Amino acid sequence: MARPLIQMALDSLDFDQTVALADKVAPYVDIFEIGTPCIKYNGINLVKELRNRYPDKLLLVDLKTMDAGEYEAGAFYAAGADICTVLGVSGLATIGGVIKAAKKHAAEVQVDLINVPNKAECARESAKLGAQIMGVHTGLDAQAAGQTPFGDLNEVTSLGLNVRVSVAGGIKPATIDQTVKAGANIIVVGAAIYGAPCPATAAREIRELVDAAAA
Ligand SMILES: O=C([C@H](O)CO)[C@H](O)[C@H](O)COP(=O)(O)O
Repeated sequence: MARPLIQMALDSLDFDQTVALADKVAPYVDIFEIGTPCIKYNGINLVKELRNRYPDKLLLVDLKTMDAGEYEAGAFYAAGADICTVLGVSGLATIGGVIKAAKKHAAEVQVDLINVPNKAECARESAKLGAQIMGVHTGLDAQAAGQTPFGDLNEVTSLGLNVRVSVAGGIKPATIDQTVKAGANIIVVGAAIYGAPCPATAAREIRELVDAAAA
């Protein structure tokens, strides 16, 4: 089984704490995600800082774009994002705009399926347009209401689309094995790392569990 990538969700609002956390977990993760609250608060300078600091890491900016796809995402790709996210609920015109912006920078697009009623249809249509990654996502508020992403993950991976599938929503050590076995290509981890007493140790444990599950 191909080894899934690990994406660290940087969800603090504090610029310096975000960079310090990235430094701690860098050896164990493949993608730095600048989370939505974090990018809204800190803006494009944080993209530039992480790009300069980590030229070889993948950098995802979780814009969750809802409108003006090409215009909004274009600036973040220009600043060094490898992947920007666009909401599936935004519709195909906006998704297509982000894809256009990504193409100009040889970058990629993730469609976030959060709150999309028909995830299979959205994933199929977005893939046809050229989106490379489908994001199965149970957001923080839905997690607080007891939801998990695993049912949606199985649905989306079973579509057999020519895309990578990312999964986010409270993934922790105890759920890594089922996540890998369900076919996730990108595993997003936020609170289970940044909320741990030692984030570097937690990230290393996640790395080991992902590698073991994929072996
Ligand atoms: O995308 C996220 C959330 O909607 C805030 O932007 C989180 O980064 C994502 O859910 C991963 O974090 P955890 O659920 O804490 O693992």
